[in-house]
Amino acid sequence: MSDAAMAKPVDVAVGILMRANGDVLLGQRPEGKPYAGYWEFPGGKVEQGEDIFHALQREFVEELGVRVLSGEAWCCVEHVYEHAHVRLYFYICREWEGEPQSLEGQAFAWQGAYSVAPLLPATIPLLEWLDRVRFAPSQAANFAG
Ligand SMILES: Nc1nc2c([nH]c(=O)n2[C@@H]2O[C@H](COP(=O)(O)OP(=O)(O)OP(=O)(O)O)[C@@H](O)[C@H]2O)c(=O)[nH]1
Repeated sequence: MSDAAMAKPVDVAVGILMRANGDVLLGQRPEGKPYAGYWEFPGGKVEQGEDIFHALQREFVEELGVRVLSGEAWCCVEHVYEHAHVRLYFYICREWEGEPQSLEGQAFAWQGAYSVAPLLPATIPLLEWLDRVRFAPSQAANFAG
């Protein structure tokens, strides 16, 4: 087993901004990070002692200048990369303030049918699940803060 697989997972908060028509926001990982150039849903690592949804709100302000107002806890996925063992907490967010800006020099795109590639390996299986809920209201718990 690799060192990354043995390591305690790192919690990551990920936000799926979803417009009323079902389009979702994807961003491209900037240069200097592992998997630079790969597309992902925006987010980042949860800091020590930080609430996961608050980490998501912080990352959206830092990366995109967007204030996320609420999110539904949607699913949690673990993945072992060669560089890290991550536990990804995905939230579907339908309420936010501000238009996304490229504050870290990253590209981003609103997507209906996914036309960007490559996507982060851990995120790919989610796209099929996401298509099942994109046009149906979720019953999941809603967090606001
Ligand atoms: N944001 C995000 N991260 C994802 C997704 N899928 C996925 O496997 N990840 C993984 O989750 C981790 C996120 O870490 P990051 O490096 O982007 O976090 P960060 O912005 O806090 O980075 P930093 O270390 O520069 O502060 C990476 O290992 C990344 O590969 C996804 O859809 N969105």
